[in-house]
Amino acid sequence: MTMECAPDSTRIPPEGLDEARPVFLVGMMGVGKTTIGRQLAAALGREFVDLDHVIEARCGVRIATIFDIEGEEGFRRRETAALDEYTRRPGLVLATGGGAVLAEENRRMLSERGCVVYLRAGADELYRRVARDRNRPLLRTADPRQRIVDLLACREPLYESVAAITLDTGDQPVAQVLRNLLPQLPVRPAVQAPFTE
Ligand SMILES: Nc1ncnc2c1ncn2[C@@H]1O[C@H](COP(=O)(O)OP(=O)(O)OP(=O)(O)O)[C@@H](O)[C@H]1O
Ligand SMILES: O=C(O)C1=C[C@@H](O)[C@@H](O)[C@H](O)C1
Ligand SMILES: [Mg+2]
Repeated sequence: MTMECAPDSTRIPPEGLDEARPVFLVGMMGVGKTTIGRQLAAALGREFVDLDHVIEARCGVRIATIFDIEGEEGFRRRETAALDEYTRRPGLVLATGGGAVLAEENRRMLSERGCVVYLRAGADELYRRVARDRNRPLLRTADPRQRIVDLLACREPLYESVAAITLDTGDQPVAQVLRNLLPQLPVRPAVQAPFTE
């Protein structure tokens, strides 16, 4: 008699299964938190929320406009309030903003309330992905590529300090990132999703 084995991407970790534990995605702008978060939520049969989109919907304007009117400080206040609310919700896949790990209180919320996944990529690849997008106020400088290098150097230890799982997305298509991620998560996949490349 032959035994049917599930493919690696659907293998369920033996311990720590938790249907309700939220999954939080952290990492630099352009690393793929929104893209991967959406597909991860579909694979887990969960609701997906993007914190940047929550803040934009509440304010009725794009993030760049919030920075223009209230400065980065005003945006960070809104970000902490939204993070406090959404990290308490069970069963979410939550994509956070690239700077959500800057405040110590935010880092505490993330690491205490859910499973934090750090998505990582090098500065050149991040720059390639975000170069044409105008809604990233921190990149409105003379040398946005250098800005990414500087932000990454300063933030990398912060992302690492909250992460339970770290994954490279720089040289991997989205579908492969998801195949690598699913077996590491201490949550139960609801379905096996046909990931899009
Ligand atoms: N693994 C990947 N390989 C190639 N391109 C990718 C990958 N993941 C995401 N992308 C592309 O990179 C761009 C940025 O991705 P996305 O918006 O998901 O990043 P983000 O982490 O949510 O950024 P932000 O923090 O600014 O919201 C998109 O055009 C997306 O299609
Ligand atoms: O890296 C950052 O600090 C930011 C990333 C985006 O997700 C937004 O949250 C905002 O543009 C700030
Ligand atoms: Mg995003």
